[in-house]
Amino acid sequence: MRVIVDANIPAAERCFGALGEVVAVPGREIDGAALAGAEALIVRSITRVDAALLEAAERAGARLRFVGTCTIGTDHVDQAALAARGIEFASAPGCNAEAVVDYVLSSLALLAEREEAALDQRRVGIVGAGNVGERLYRRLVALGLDCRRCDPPRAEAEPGERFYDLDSLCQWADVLCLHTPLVHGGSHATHHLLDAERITALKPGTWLLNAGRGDCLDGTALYQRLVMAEDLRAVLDVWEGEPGIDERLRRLVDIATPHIAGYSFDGKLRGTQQIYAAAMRRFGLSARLSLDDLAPRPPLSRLELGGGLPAWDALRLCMRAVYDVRRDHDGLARRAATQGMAKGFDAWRADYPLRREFGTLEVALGQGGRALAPLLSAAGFRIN
Ligand SMILES: NC(=O)c1ccc[n+]([C@@H]2O[C@H](COP(=O)([O-])OP(=O)(O)OC[C@H]3O[C@@H](n4cnc5c(N)ncnc54)[C@H](O)[C@@H]3O)[C@@H](O)[C@H]2O)c1
Ligand SMILES: O=C(O)[C@H](O)[C@H](O)COP(=O)(O)O
Repeated sequence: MRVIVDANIPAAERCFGALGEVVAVPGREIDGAALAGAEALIVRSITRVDAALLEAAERAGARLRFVGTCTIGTDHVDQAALAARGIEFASAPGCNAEAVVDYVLSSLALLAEREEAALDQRRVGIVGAGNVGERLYRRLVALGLDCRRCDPPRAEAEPGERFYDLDSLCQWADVLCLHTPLVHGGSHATHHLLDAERITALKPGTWLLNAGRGDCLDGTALYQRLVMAEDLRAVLDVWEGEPGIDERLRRLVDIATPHIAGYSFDGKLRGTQQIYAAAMRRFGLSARLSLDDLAPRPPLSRLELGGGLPAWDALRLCMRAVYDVRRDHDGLARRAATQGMAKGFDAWRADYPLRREFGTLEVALGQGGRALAPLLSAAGFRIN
């Protein structure tokens, strides 16, 4: 069997080699011709799998029976077009959710440091409380922050849980984190969920973060607000028009990264493993490789802390030892300057440096350091 995989999928040969010949193709170059003779297609989010691609693939002689995306988001896949052709589809829910939460914590800690603000005094509104948003909510609450969630689909399905409507959340929050999928129609559409009116109405001093999908936020309206009055702090990982994003907006944003919030090696491997398991099931084979078989030992697995550091400084130190969002912000800025925006955006993602999750670090607390345990463990580190 011929299996076409996005070249940015780690451990693809090791996993999908069990099905047959694995051919790696850059995600933006997967077209009908690339799918000639293929029976399985494994993508990430940059390959649009729609009726046009499937028709071109059929003309080129593809006989697709399985399509998998090693990502959480599925807005790039026309699932109805797949179902109409009897092609099974699988995505990887939750695979990189921990990484996105690490990204958010790293970004908020950096803003707090730059603004000389106490992070635990800020009120956080989370829009979209799914795999990512709910994990973020739990970690922030455990860290002592006052948090509220907006998630109308969950509010309808879970009448016992407390959720807030978006407009009141926008007015209440000092920090607004967007973690919604891109949904175009229906009663809970998210395209431009943060539209010009809502962006204009944000309180001065609000920190706004989007790590959901770029189209959930009106980038032109954000640009206008930032140009008129630099009274918001903005963190954008996702953008309208990726990879050729608006350079003027990138320059105005405090932390600007190229859709890498979920790019921990652990998260990518989890995505690969989930789709490998689904593909093996589809073809009646048993999946022998677990995540433990695929994940290497992290380069930094243990850190020892004594006493003497204020708790939030100790936390920042541990976070930066594992992941520092400044590296991704600077990486995009440098590549955009030397290669142009679209190429630079993709270049940083394709050559992404190894990144592990907070949960891979064990922190040993020596004499005087024991008091740090609750905060560090709330942030996701393993405490010894
Ligand atoms: N930046 C990145 O690297 C990155 C990584 C992972 C996921 N994502 C994006 O983040 C999205 C969320 O990820 P997830 O794993 O939490 O997905 P999920 O499907 O587990 O959760 C999405 C949540 O959003 C809620 N929602 C839907 N419409 C809403 C609306 N109008 N207002 C408020 N909430 C709404 C849903 O009810 C659900 O609880 C993904 O769909 C993906 O597009 C981005
Ligand atoms: O939806 C997801 O899982 C994330 O957005 C994911 O990190 C996207 O990664 P990409 O497909 O861009 O490699």
